[in-house]
Amino acid sequence: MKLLLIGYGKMGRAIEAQAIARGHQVVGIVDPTHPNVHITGFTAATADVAIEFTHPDAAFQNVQACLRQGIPVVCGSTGWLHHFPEAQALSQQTGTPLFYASNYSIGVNLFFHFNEYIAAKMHQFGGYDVQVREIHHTQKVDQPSGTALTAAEGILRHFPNKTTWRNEPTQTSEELAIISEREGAVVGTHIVTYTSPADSIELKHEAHSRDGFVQGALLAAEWLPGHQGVFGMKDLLGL
Ligand SMILES: NC(=O)C1=CN([C@@H]2O[C@H](COP(=O)(O)OP(=O)(O)OC[C@H]3O[C@@H](n4cnc5c(N)ncnc54)[C@H](OP(=O)(O)O)[C@@H]3O)[C@@H](O)[C@H]2O)C=CC1
Ligand SMILES: O=C(O)C1=N[C@H](C(=O)O)C[C@H](O)C1
Repeated sequence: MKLLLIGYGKMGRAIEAQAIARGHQVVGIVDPTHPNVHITGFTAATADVAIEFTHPDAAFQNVQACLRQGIPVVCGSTGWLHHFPEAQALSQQTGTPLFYASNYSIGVNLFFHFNEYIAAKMHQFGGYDVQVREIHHTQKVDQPSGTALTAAEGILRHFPNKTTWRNEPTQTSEELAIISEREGAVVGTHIVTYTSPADSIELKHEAHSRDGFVQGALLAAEWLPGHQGVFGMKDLLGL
């Protein structure tokens, strides 16, 4: 496939290496390190799919540009989802597909699945409080992580004792605490903990490297062209 890479940082570079190893061709790199390359220089004829991993402030504009150029786009940037309804509408209007996941690793998507199951069971039996904790490297600019937000939304859907989330040291009992920690080069750790006076139960995912994110993003990029609409990992993995 002809891949357009948007963002050439930790993720973009790792995706390039695995994409080439899988026989794909990188037809362009859009990033401040390549100042003469622009999304508007590409079309569906020159790029089969774009993969976007940039920055919370840049992602929506890049997604819009791809959709307007008719280039299917797989986006992994976090921290821009307040614009997601506009991106969905533009995908529909242009007939160009969009794929989004706050976390592309298959392990995390299983974690999301079990997280919702556990939340429903814990609500059914009662007696537990719940919190979400995420730990990432010190270069991460957004807080809480996109993955922690997806996990929190999954809990809120099935555990009605909590009505909203809060990313601050103190919460009311109706607020789901999301604790964010930034530490060294931690790739990404997410922990959901249920606590009662008698015991604790933890669901934990710890990324050992970025390989899982890269593998999932490439699977999405190989799958997306030819589909029409807005998709996520549940569609890809059948979860
Ligand atoms: N969904 C998932 O599975 C995952 C999501 N992420 C998310 O992906 C994003 C990127 O992560 P990561 O690669 O670690 O970050 P990096 O900071 O390592 O890389 C981001 C790159 O994008 C560049 N960039 C900034 N603005 C633009 C723009 N407008 N157009 C093109 N390129 C731009 C940056 O350039 P410069 O440094 O000069 O600003 C940098 O080279 C983050 O939002 C992160 O949370 C990360 C891992 C997995
Ligand atoms: O910025 C990162 O590094 C990561 N970001 C994503 C997130 O915000 O959840 C996914 C992963 O945890 C790594």
